[in-house]
Amino acid sequence: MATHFSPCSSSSSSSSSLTFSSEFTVCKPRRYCFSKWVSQVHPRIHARNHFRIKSSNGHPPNAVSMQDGMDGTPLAEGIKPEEQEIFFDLSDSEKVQSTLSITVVGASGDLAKKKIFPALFALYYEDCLPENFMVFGYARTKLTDEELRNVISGTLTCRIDKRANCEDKMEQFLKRCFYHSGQYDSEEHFAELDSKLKEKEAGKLSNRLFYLSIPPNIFVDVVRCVSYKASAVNGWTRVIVEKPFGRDSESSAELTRCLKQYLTEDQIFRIDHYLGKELVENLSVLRFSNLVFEPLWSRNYIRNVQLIFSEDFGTEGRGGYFDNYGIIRDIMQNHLLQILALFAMETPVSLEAEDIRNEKVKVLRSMRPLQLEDVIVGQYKGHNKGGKIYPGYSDDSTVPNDSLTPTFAAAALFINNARWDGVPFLMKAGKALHTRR
Ligand SMILES: NC(=O)C1=CN([C@@H]2O[C@H](COP(=O)(O)OP(=O)(O)OC[C@H]3O[C@@H](n4cnc5c(N)ncnc54)[C@H](OP(=O)(O)O)[C@@H]3O)[C@@H](O)[C@H]2O)C=CC1
Ligand SMILES: O=C1O[C@H](COP(=O)(O)O)[C@@H](O)[C@H](O)[C@H]1O
Repeated sequence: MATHFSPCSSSSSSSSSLTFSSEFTVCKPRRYCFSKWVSQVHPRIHARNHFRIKSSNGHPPNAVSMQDGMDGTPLAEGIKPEEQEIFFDLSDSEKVQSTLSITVVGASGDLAKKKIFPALFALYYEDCLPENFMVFGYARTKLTDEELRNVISGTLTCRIDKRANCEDKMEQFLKRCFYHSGQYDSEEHFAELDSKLKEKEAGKLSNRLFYLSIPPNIFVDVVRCVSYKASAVNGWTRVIVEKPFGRDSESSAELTRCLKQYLTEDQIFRIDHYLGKELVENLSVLRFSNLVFEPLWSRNYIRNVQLIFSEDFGTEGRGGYFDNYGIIRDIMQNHLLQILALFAMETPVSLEAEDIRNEKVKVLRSMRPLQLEDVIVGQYKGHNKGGKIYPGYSDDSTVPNDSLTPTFAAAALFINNARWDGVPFLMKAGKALHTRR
């Protein structure tokens, strides 16, 4: 059941020299748009000006460096803590002459289908992608370009509004989607991908983004292959990595160390898509912009806090990823812990990302180590309801029959500080439960 991170090789990178600029942006005509690309959220509550959330260190607010401040150390080398403008205007000629290729590694998987392709289409639909862009899917599953397009088209919706040209836009978007099948640790296969990318880039200035929609234990293999064989020659190369970032502190630090053999910190974007959800984005604003809440937000008035993640569907074919991690690493350690920290933190100096991060770190440091007797875990079983059969977790063909991986967990966490002393923070997360909320 254990997953091993592939040891990182110490051989020096043969990758081309890479150039970077600070350019993550919001959606505006003539600008690249990436800062909210996983969920295009627009907080309904507008904070007072000094409480506007901005990105520090050039990262979009919901794709942050997990290293920054988490262990109390300064930000990673080369990253300036002060706020940077995250807009990047392209001149007309750059816009036409440059290309952006987005390679979704793990394109056959759940995340790619449910979230990434639809999000990319939403960006395209809103004219937030550059004129010359293409999307490549990469995975071991053998697919043709046409088959990938069929998979993607099944996931696309015109959810922002029903503009008349939505169907046309979908068709145009799909024409820009291509597929290459390969192994995650094969430099040869990534070299083939590189040739395909080059052919489509047609000699233009090319920026390349690799979205790692795969289990974390193969991040390093992919990054090595990208770095040696598929990084941009004359533009930037960036990598987005998903949670969970390792299995524990040790493997997380090891993962960072290994990634840094091939990438600089500002090429790496760690994402937690829950931070881009409207409810979560609004939490701090709700709390700190309403005088009525702040005085009530403590042990004096709150008996307990419950953070509940409930899905009414199972893992369904995701055993390849999920079985090695389980619900605690999949949901609790990242999504719910981030929300807990946001909820419990002291008032930050401002709602700048850096100030919020500092306060969240203080909360995490004040937490009492979790006691085993304060946790329960479980795994869903199959059942029959109303004539319909609902398979159990281990009935899934991608899950080993004897798997003990938890699909449900509940825990009581405590924060040892003046505000929250004695208040249980009850965290619950489960798959294949009765409701989705
Ligand atoms: N699903 C979701 O809603 C979300 C997922 N994530 C994160 O995205 C990442 C991928 O998750 P998800 O897409 O759900 O998972 P999947 O199980 O669907 O895996 C994605 C792809 O990775 C490849 N893969 C799966 N298991 C292995 C393995 N053991 N070894 C090598 N390749 C494998 C498969 O492609 P092939 O066999 O074709 O190579 C698969 O299609 C995880 O880190 C997860 O935490 C984050 C947010 C939301
Ligand atoms: O990160 C993950 O999130 C999804 C749930 O995301 P949501 O935005 O649809 O609520 C979860 O299904 C998946 O297991 C996990 O990896």
